[in-house]
Amino acid sequence: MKIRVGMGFDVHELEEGRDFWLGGIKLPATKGAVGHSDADVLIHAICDALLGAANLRDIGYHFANTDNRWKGMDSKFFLKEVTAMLHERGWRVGNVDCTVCLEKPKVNPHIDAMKKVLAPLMNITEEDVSIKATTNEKLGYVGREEGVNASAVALIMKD
Ligand SMILES: Nc1ccn([C@@H]2O[C@H](COP(=O)(O)O)[C@@H](O)[C@H]2O)c(=O)n1
Ligand SMILES: C[C@@]1(CO)OP(=O)(O)OP(=O)(O)OC[C@H]1O
Repeated sequence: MKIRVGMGFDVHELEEGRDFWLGGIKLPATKGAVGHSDADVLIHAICDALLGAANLRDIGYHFANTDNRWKGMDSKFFLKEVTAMLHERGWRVGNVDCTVCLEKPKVNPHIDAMKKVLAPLMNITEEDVSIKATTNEKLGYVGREEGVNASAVALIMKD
């Protein structure tokens, strides 16, 4: 069996009055992430981890932020497509482990809901999706609540 790992990292700016999509769900928040798509930083980091594991470049390479087709796009679409790209090449997803770095709101109460949405998009069980959160201890752009970042690692395998 062949096993590969990949890592992904993404950052989005936060702005007052925007919807805040994170891990495929809309979080109750006063600020939301800004991007070409729905700016779901967690899904983008997972996509990059999966693409990296398969040595398939990154999310922006496949879904350019200059392409009108992806404007305002629900990022769940990207994760489903990335999983399909892997399947086409014989890969299946093993597990993903992610960290969101964000001052507020608290992510913990929403993690089970995120896992429920994300797992089927990757054709894995919720047990194989780990999501964690941390503040940036009020330091830097995350600390000033100007932005949010997420990192992810993914394991993929094929027989
Ligand atoms: N947006 C966040 C940030 C953190 N958490 C949870 O709180 C714990 C403490 O955060 P520290 O940054 O002070 O270590 C953290 O371990 C998470 O469990 C959260 O839910 N949402
Ligand atoms: C997802 C894409 C495409 O809509 O745009 P954004 O939502 O801006 O996200 P980012 O993580 O900056 O880059 C990938 C993009 O190509």
